[in-house]
Order: sequence, then C-alpha cells, then structure tokens
Amino acid sequence: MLLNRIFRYELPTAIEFGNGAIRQLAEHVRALGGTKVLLVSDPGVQKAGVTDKLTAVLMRDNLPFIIYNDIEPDPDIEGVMRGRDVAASEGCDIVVGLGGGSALDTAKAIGLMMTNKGHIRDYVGINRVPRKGAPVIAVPTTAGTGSEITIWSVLSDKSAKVKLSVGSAYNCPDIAVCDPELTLTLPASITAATGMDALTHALESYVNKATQPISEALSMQAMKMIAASLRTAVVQGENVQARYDMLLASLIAAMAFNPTRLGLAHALAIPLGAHFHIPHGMVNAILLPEVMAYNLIGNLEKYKEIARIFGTPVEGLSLRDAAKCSVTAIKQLKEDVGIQNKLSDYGVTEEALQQIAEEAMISGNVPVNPRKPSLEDLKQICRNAM
Ligand SMILES: NC(=O)c1ccc[n+]([C@@H]2O[C@H](COP(=O)([O-])OP(=O)(O)OC[C@H]3O[C@@H](n4cnc5c(N)ncnc54)[C@H](O)[C@@H]3O)[C@@H](O)[C@H]2O)c1
Ligand SMILES: [Fe+2]
Repeated sequence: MLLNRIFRYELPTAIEFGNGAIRQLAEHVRALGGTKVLLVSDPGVQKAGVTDKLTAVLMRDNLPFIIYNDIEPDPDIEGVMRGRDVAASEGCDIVVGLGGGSALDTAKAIGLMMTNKGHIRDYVGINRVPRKGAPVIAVPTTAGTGSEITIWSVLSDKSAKVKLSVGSAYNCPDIAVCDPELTLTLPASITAATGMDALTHALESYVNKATQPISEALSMQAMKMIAASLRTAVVQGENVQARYDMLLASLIAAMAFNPTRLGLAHALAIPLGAHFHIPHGMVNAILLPEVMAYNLIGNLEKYKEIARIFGTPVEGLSLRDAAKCSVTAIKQLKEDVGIQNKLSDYGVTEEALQQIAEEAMISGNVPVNPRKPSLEDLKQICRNAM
C-alpha cells in the first residue's frame, strides 16, 4: 500500500446506468441547455439499428438533431474538424456521441472544438485544452474503451500513420448514459476484443506505479466482473445480464485508469494500431499475456491477486508461481472468447519492430509500468506475440 504520496481522484462525468436509460435522453439534453443535437455515430452502429433507437427517443420528445456519421474505426483527426463545421453550420449547441470508442472519442473532440480555437491537433497531449467545450452526452455501444467517462480522445492521423491522444478533464462528457441493451447487437468477435480492452485497462492500472487506493478498488471490481461475465457475453450475446455486467465493468475499469494511465500493452497498442490497423481491443488482447509475463517481477503480489480474482487456487504456491498463474488464467480467457490471433496475422514483421518500440517508448504509459523496459524488451514482447 502507498505511503506518503498525495493522490487525486476526479470524475467530472455524471453517470446514468441501466437498461432503458436512453429513454430520458431528451431530458438530459435540455437540462444541459441543448436545443439542437449533433448526434455523432458511425455507419456500423447505424447499420445495427442502434442509431434509430436514439433518434426515436429524440423525435418522440421533439428535440431537433442532425446525424454526423462520417467516422471509421480508429477515427481520423480531420473527422473532428468536419464534425465541428457541421455543428456550426447546422446551429447545434450540444453533442451526443453514440458508439464505441471511435464515435465517442470523435464526439468528445468535436465538443471541445465547438468552443476552442484552432485545430484539435493543437491540443494533443495532456491538459492543453484552455476551455470547456460544448456540452457532451456519451452513450456507449461497446463494453470496452470506457471513453464515456475518460479524459482521452484517441485520434488517428492516417496520412502520418500515428495515433494522437488529447487528454483533458474538459474532454470528459457531462453525462454518460449507459444502456446495456444497446450492446446486444455487438457481434461476438467485437464483444471479445472490446471486453479484453476493458480487462487490459483494469489490469494495467492495477499493477502500475501510479495506481492509488480508489483506482485499485475499481480495478479489482472490474476484473471480478469481467472474469464472471465476458465469456457469457461472447457466447450468449443476447444475455442481458452479461451485457449489463460487461458495460458496467468497462465503465468501472475506465474509472480506475483515468487518473493512473496504463502500461506496456497500451504503449505498444497505439503504434501497432496506427501502422497495422489492428483493432484496439484485439491488439491489447494479443499483447496482454506477453506484457504480464514480462511485468510479473515488478509486482508479484498484485499478479498473485489477479490469479485469485480469475479463480485460480494459489494457496500453497510460492509467490512467484502464484503470480505466474495470472498469465495462464488470462491466456485461458482469451482462448475461451475465441481470440487466437497473433501480431503476424496483421502483417507485423521483425523489420517493423524497431520503429514500433521507439514510438511506444515515448508513451506516457511507459513511466508508470511496473518494470522499466528497454527498446529490446519492447521488441521482444512483440516477438513473443508474433
Ligand atoms: N477514449 C479512451 O479512453 C479510449 C480508450 C481505449 C481505446 N480508445 C480508442 O477507441 C477506439 C476503439 O473503440 P472500440 O473498441 O469501442 O471500437 P469502435 O468504436 O471502433 O467500434 C468497433 C466496431 O463495432 C461497431 N459497433 C459499435 N457498437 C456496436 C453495436 N452496439 N452493435 C453492432 N456494432 C457495433 C462499430 O460500428 C465498429 O465497426 C480506438 O480508436 C481506440 O484507440 C479510446
Ligand atoms: Fe484501451
């Protein structure tokens, strides 16, 4: 436990959670002073019929809206500026983001750019945004990123093959309206990958050097819920209780990592995602067991606790053997949810690793990792996942 360190926990976002929660959406919009909504979503969410559920609520309550749907996975930074222009030309005064991390990260950044000058590029980094944006309501449809409450927007510069992160308390939505029923249409493969992203958030925050008592408690709770419900959410997508528990777990995991940052899986996931277009949850799922095996000696007690959370009987084992059981447990979970991919399936080669490692090394997720890596260590973690 921590001694002599001041820690801070802040959650600017109000959370409304439960089946049917979107029915009160118009009330929330009006309470925030909104008169016309920019509804930011993506084509996949629309195709799944999820956008229609939300627009039905807005129409029922006579709230004008415009849909901005020009978003693809790993959203491009220019999509933010186009969305801001649509909001301005249509006279929208509030943003509702509906989707996974891609739509929500874009929606949040559009909200920022409705009141801040220049280009969203000017605000890449942490705490560089000068003023609060337009009001934003986030409605998640994947149980993974937790973007509905985080300070982060992860945006791609596709021409430069980099992902850029804007982190600011002003980037936290005003309200997260979390309705687990909206995740019922998620295909099994996306449920699995996004669920592994949520797990990686909880786990990396839990073992890292910046964790603090509030985050630790949240991480443990999120891991317990994921251990109990991810398999069911994947193999019985219609199971409302499993969907409920996964959406709540991903939210709680994000509450854990918001003030602590993450670790080497996320440090590597960002450049690997940018160069090889590996979905964010998938790349984390591929890397997580290898990162855990590398990190073990940095925090044996915590890894032993993770093994326990995932149901491994560790009594009677040495601390090191107990800690190792956490890696086996996560590998088993990955296998059970059908993730067998390797980095090489996405075209990652030995030749690419130097650049990936160099780009990962400058991530803010590296200094908090429980073990300080060399460039060669980062390359070896990738090799082990190829
Ligand atoms: N802001 C943060 O704190 C944070 C944290 C982690 C990752 N990210 C970023 O989030 C992005 C990934 O987000 P994601 O993993 O949620 O995936 P995503 O938003 O890219 O969505 C993946 C796919 O699922 C579809 N989809 C979403 N909801 C659906 C539903 N209910 N039914 C059917 N299809 C649905 C989408 O249309 C898309 O095709 C990446 O850009 C990543 O870098 C952000
Ligand atoms: Fe993530």
